[in-house]
Amino acid sequence: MYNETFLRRAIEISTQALDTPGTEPFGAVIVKDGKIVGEGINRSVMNHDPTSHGETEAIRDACRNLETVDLRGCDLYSSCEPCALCVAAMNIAGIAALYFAADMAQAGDAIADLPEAARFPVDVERLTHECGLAVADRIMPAEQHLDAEATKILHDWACHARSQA
Ligand SMILES: Nc1nc2[nH]cnc2c(=O)[nH]1
Repeated sequence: MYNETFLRRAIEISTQALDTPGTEPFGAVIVKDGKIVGEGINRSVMNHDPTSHGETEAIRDACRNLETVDLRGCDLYSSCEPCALCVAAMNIAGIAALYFAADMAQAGDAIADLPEAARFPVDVERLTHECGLAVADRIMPAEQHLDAEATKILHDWACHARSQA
């Protein structure tokens, strides 16, 4: 259930970018049972990590704090609508619901004309397009090789995992 306090906290985190070099103004919090269990801000440039978005950082923080990879039952509050990378991470982690402030169009209007020196650009439209397609239909060229070798390892590992379960 939506709680404005948590969205305000996500927005407050985003303001840290105003005086923290290497961060961008995207803040997020993860909430479980009415308590914040993880927080994040975009640290892509600071961390030399293009996947360090506010939401992915909050997910990493919550998973570390709860010592789990399972965030089912947790909600994510973000100062900005998440991109496809973060939506994927949220779905993998099992996030139950999303609450956000600025939408993609509002964020795009605010930052679209910034030069590369000012921020690492994310092509949100291409990301959304690519992530929804089968590998053969994407813009990014992709080739498959050595599938039998790799698949054998998957089978061997699954066989071992089944015997331990
Ligand atoms: N929601 C969101 N949008 C972004 N666009 C670029 N970086 C980010 C981020 O960290 N969060």
